[in-house]
Amino acid sequence: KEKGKSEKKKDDKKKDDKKAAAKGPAISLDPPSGTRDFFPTEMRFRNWLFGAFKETARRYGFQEYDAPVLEHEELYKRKAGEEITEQMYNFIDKDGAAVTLRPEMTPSLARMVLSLMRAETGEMSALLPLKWSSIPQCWRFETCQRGRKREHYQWNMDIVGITSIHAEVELLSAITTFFELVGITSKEVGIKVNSRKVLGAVLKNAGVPDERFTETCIVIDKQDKIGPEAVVKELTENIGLEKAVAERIVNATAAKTLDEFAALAGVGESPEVIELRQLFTLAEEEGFGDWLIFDASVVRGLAYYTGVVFEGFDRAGVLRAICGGGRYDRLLTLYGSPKEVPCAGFGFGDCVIYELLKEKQVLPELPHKVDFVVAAFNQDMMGKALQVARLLRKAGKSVDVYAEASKKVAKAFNYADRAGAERIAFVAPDEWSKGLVRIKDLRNFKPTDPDELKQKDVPINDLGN
Ligand SMILES: Nc1ccc(Br)nc1
Repeated sequence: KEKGKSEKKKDDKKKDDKKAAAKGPAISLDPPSGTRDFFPTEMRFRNWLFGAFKETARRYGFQEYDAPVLEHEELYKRKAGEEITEQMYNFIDKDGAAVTLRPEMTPSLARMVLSLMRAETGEMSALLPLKWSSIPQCWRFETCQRGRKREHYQWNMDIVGITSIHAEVELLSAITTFFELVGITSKEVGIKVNSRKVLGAVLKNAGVPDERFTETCIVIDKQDKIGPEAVVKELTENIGLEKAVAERIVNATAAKTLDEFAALAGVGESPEVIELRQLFTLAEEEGFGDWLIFDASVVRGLAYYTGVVFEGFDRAGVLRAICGGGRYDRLLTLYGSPKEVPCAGFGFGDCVIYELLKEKQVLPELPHKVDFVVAAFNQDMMGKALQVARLLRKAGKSVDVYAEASKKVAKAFNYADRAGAERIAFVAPDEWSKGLVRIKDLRNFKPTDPDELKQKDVPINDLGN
């Protein structure tokens, strides 16, 4: 009877386990909607990409900074109808504070710079110009239906305190240097450049009040998505522009050259046009003019841009904008700066660049690698094997210690292969008694090489050299 009961219990448990397995895991194994896990393979690509971002920033003399992913919502309250502020991942926290996961980094930079300025009692000439770089994770709350991602990493480069277009030229130059670092040329990618100031002159000429400027830009930025007719409709119905004015603006954005745009817009050789011409001339002289193209339709979708704007694009026209940026001279004033502080910067997301590298077949091969696998001949030798691993690690080598102590070297070789080891160090009693460790080279030899080329017995004290 007893036996029957315990057998029954075992059967019941087996059945429960089977049911549970059929039902699937108790918890979801996916990350929250719109977010990504970075398993080691993806993490190796991300580290490689961020490495190129950081190397570019280093070559241009930029300093790294960071800020909390969580910010006060007020930092982004610009009420200009931008998508970025309408999709904030915001909430009321347990203190009742209105906070948000940051949708972009520039406002945090502005806040930090202003805090430095306050600390410097309003003066910050000692700090300027400052050139700061960061790769923040930025967030948006997308409806699940659109199935778009809710987070991305966005390389930011900003220059604060330079009024001339020298800042924009350096930023554009840095973008081209990054692309060349990752194997992309100006044949595959271009950077569209325009100036909101030139557009501003058009609006002024057409009698559009200044306060309509920002929202007009936001509507024009949607032209690629909604088309010129819808832009005219929005400009007239939502912003109240004359139809003729709205059509002149939309026509002007179709201009193919700066001269044509200036003529269409009736702004001639205004300071804004001259400045834009200078930008192209400097780029040409530096040697990256072939990357740039004037495009009157580029205004970018951020309210705070006040001058030059630009965006990287793939010339094949397959992908959406790769990066984008511009001048924003009024943001610090908006946050309470007693005087205008000139700023320019760009953002460069981690997603489109992946698609571009894949499309152009220049994704890097990034296998997991270690310098050594260390294998013990038997359990008695495990302590010595760990001693060898420590010596190698002290010498800066990456070492993966094989946890099984087994005389079957094939198992150790198999492990070393999966670990991507360059060499394997066998710690065995005979060699050890002579103060030696047998090192076999796993990668840099031809199968036809004689054995002595593929392995050598190294004195323990020479390990790591
Ligand atoms: N601003 C923003 C944030 C997150 C993603 Br994904 N895209 C744009």
